[in-house]
Amino acid sequence: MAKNKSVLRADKVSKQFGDQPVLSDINLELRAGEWLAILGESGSGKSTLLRIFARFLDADQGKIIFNGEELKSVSGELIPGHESIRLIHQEFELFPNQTVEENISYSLRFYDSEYRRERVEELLEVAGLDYVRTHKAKLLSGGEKQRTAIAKALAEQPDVLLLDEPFAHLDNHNRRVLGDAIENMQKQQKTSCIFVTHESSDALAWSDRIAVLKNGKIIQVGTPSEVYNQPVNSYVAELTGGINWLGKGEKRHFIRPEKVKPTKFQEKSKWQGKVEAIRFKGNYWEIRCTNGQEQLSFYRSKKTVEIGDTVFLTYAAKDLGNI
Ligand SMILES: Nc1ncnc2c1ncn2[C@@H]1O[C@H](COP(=O)(O)OP(=O)(O)OP(=O)(O)O)[C@@H](O)[C@H]1O
Repeated sequence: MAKNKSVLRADKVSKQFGDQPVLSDINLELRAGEWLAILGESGSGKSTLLRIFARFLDADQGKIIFNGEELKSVSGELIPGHESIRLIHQEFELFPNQTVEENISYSLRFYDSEYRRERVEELLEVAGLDYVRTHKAKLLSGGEKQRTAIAKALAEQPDVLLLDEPFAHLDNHNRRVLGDAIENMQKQQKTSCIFVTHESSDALAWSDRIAVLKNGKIIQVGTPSEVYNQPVNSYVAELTGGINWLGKGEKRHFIRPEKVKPTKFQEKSKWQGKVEAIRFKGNYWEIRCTNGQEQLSFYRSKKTVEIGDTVFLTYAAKDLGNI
């Protein structure tokens, strides 16, 4: 499959429910083999867009193009959905009384038994499910259910996998296990994947590109580093991480806290203020300072200041962002 080839594309897609516009003029493409995150707050229209891509819902306007061909309307179909596009909802759709193995194997029921056995073994391995292979689906943890549902969907070798909030309700350890498992499965099978999330850390960590959705409009599409380092507006800047604002009006800039450094020397500093809050974040400390007009936060691996201390801060001009 040629890289950068468009597999699935929304072309000027709009949708409203009653008189509420939910998606407006969406242009977005999923490229071959890529992992695309749709990042947005609750109610921004993420699941609606995913359901339109999955052919469970028709757009009011616009087209969905799959491998170069416009897909037909869903309304005439007896069974909604598309055979090459698999959507995994937040409710997983597993057979609760069947084991993990049986759930995955079910997707391969039309293949001969040897291929089926080999493929189930392969998927159990890459999804990190071997240790629960004989457990009934209803007894699995959220993360295990999510991985089983993805392995089951990938057994069918869809061209496109659509995941609705795959990381929701998972603790940090299980997020990592799931992320690694999807990455393994995706590499092995070269499936193209869209996942929706409201957590910027998941979008930044696990995607090749991020599309930011706000009030039904795509406001930025780019690699995680483009979206994080060159956000198009203050909404994207604040959605994707810690942010400091400096200056006013035309001279207003932003800088990420990790780009701000303390210095011992006042003459080398660009900003001076007092520490007003110190927060322990596990692997670093967040120190927030104020000079009466502005606040500036920075991160340190050790706690070297106390509340009320005067600090001299500096940063490189190249790290200042303009919006
Ligand atoms: N079938 C429907 N009928 C009427 N309104 C709907 C329907 N489905 C979604 N909506 C509305 O459309 C808007 C967008 O919903 P959607 O589920 O796409 O958002 P979302 O970004 O996925 O949110 P969340 O992260 O909370 O799941 C919401 O205001 C929702 O109430």
